[in-house]
Amino acid sequence: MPTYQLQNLTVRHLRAPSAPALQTINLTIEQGEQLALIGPSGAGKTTLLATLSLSHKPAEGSFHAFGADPWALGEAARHRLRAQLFLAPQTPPLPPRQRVVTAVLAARLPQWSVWRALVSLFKPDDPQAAWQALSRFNLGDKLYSRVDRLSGGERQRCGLARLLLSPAKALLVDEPLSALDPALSELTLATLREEAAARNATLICSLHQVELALAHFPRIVALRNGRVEFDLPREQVTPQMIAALYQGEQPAVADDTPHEDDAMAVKLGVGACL
Ligand SMILES: Nc1ncnc2c1ncn2[C@@H]1O[C@H](COP(=O)(O)OP(=O)(O)OP(=O)(O)O)[C@@H](O)[C@H]1O
Repeated sequence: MPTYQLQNLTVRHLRAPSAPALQTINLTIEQGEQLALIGPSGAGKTTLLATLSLSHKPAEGSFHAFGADPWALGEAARHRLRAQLFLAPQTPPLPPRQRVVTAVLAARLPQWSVWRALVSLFKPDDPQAAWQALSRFNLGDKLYSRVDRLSGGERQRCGLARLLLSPAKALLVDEPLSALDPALSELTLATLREEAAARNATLICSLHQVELALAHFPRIVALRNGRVEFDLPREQVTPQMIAALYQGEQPAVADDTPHEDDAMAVKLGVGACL
C-alpha cells in the first residue's frame, strides 16, 4: 500500500483562498521511498509537506495516506493516523526554556500516558535515547543545554533528533539544511536517509540545495507555482530542467560573483548551498 496517493489535489490557504498554493497535484509515493522536493521560493513545498502531515485539508481532489482518506475519518482515527507521520518544520517549535533532552524526548509524547509525560518533564524518561539521537547529528554535548541557548543550526538539528525518536512511518522534513554548513548538511542528509531506510519509512525532504537533492535522493519532485513541474528519477533530471525550474529566481550568491559559463550560472542560480 502506498504511503500517499494524491489525485488532482488542490490546496488553498485560508488567508489567500483565491490563489491556490497547490493545484492539480498527482503523486503516488510508495512506502520506503526517499524523495526530494525542489522548486523556487513560494513554489508550494512547505504547503505540500503540511498537507501530507494532515495540517491542511485539501480543497479539491483525492488524498489518501496509508490507504485512508484522513478527512473522511473521525477526529480520533485521524489523530491515530497523524501519529504515523512526523513533520520536521524548518524552524522547529521548541519551548525556549526547556532543556534539549526534554524537547527531544517530547517526540515520544503520543506514545506515553499523561502521567509518564508529566513525570518526564521533571525527570527525563530516557536521556540515553535522546543523547544517542543528538549524537547522530553531532549534538550530544548539548543534551542538558537550554533550547534558547542553541544556535539556529543546533536548534534545527535538535528538531531532527526528535524525528529519530518518533515511531513515524513517514518522515516529512522541510528545508533541514537552511542553517547548516556543508559538512553538517552532508551528515544530516546521510543520517535522515539511514534512519528512513533502517525502519523502511518514507522520507520526503524539501531542499533549496539542488545539488544535494540530486546527490542524495533517487526521486526528484519539482514544484513551481503550486504545480508539479516534473517528477523523475534523478538520472533523468537535466541542467536545462533545473534552469527552467528556477528561471527568474534571484541567484543565491552575491551579485558581483563572476559566472564563468552557463553551466556555472545555473549552478549558482539554484545553489543556496554554495
Ligand atoms: N499561511 C499562508 N497564508 C496565505 N498564503 C500562504 C501561506 N503560506 C504560504 N502561502 C502562499 O502559498 C504559496 C506556497 O508557499 P509555500 O510556503 O508552500 O512555498 P515554498 O515552496 O515552501 O517556499 P519557500 O521555499 O520560500 O519556503 C505561496 O504563494 C505563499 O505565498
